[in-house]
Amino acid sequence: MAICTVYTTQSLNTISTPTTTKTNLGFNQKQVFFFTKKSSLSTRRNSYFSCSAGDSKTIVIGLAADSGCGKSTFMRRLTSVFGGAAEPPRGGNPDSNTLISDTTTVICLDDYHSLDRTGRKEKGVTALDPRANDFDLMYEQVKALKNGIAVEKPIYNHVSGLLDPPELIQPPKILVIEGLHPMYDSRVRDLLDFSIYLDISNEVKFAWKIQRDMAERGHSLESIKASIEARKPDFDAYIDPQKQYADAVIEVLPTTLIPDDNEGKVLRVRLIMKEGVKYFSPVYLFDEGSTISWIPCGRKLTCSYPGIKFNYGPDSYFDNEVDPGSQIVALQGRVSVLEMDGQFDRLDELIYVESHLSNISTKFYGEVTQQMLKHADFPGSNNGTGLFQTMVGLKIRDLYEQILASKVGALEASKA
Ligand SMILES: Nc1ncnc2c1ncn2[C@@H]1O[C@H](COP(=O)(O)OP(=O)(O)OP(=O)(O)O)[C@@H](O)[C@H]1O
Ligand SMILES: O=C(CO)[C@H](O)[C@H](O)COP(=O)(O)O
Repeated sequence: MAICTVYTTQSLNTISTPTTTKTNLGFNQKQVFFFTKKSSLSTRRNSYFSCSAGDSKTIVIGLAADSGCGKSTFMRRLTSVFGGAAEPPRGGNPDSNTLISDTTTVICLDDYHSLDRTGRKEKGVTALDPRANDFDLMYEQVKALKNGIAVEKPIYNHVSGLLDPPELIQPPKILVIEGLHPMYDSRVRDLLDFSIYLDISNEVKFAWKIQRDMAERGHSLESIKASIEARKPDFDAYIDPQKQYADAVIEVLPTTLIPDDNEGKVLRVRLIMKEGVKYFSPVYLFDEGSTISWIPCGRKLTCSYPGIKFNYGPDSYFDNEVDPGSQIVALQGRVSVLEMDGQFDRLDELIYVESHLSNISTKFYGEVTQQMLKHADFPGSNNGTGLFQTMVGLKIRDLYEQILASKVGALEASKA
């Protein structure tokens, strides 16, 4: 039976503090319904429950990035590492943002927008503004799923700009919460087993947006520029600071191999990996902890202009916040950085690079190369974005397997 907390709505917009806590309501199903103000249920019953089952094995991954920065592409690479294709919930809302595979469920945090498109316009706030998002509900539902309890999650419909009736989400083995704010609210952040931030520099973001929104969606150059400018203050205030909490950051910058490059096609990509994260040991090149610069072009790797350059070494990241007197937080600002500048001519030759990397959490020789070849048509497959996304996917699989093994071990120890 689940232990449930009953919340009562005081109006359609506010939710009270719990009126009944830790009440055993006699549920025999691990299921919880959150009645949102748009839900038909909420008009009948102004209450919702939060229940905990306590024996869950769901691990929670947070993926933060601005819109159009490659989250969907990363998710497709991650799901593929677990061996299945991700699909929207069967028979559900055709505009659902959720993707489900055998192992993973990816929920999009846009579904926690508390203001719809018209509401945001009326109040003069962007979707990046915390006031346009319901963090209480996000926290309750992510916590419930982590505890093995299904939830009725709202849906933000990107086609209509409205909040649609909720969809039922069952607790998966791996829950990925992707969107603008997975690490913004400290309660949600504390639920994450691993977190990633896709840090796309303004120049590159602009080039990608032009490519997608102009070529594929028919937007004008002026409207794309205006939309980027309008979002920038809130992006700087609420989205970008989350990278300080990420366990891994994939930073995408213009190349330094071409002087004054303004085409934005060749990229310099940095994989910043936090040290001291449980179940995560950073990837390294040649020799762990050394500082290395490597140009692999030559006999075993075909490179055309401007070539390829790797850098690897220890660094610091957001270390200003480290309390120098504390042993525990001393690792906080320490990171390992693996950098790739340039692009591959022949993806099958990636095996040469892969064989010089260690701690990559592959299950067989050449698995990174195999994954990259499998998705050669995904954006970024010829450069560090695709390579590092694939490697982070493998690290997440490894993290999941380690957490699972530790839970099974603990369970067996408690039975003995
Ligand atoms: N690694 C990459 N290299 C080049 N272009 C890329 C890369 N990743 C993404 N893009 C470009 O950005 C666009 C958006 O990518 P994607 O859909 O993965 O981002 P998203 O963050 O999920 O976007 P949204 O939040 O708007 O749905 C792609 O269509 C592509 O044009
Ligand atoms: O930043 C975003 C995250 O994807 C969107 O702009 C936000 O969700 C609002 O969506 P829409 O523009 O479809 O109303």
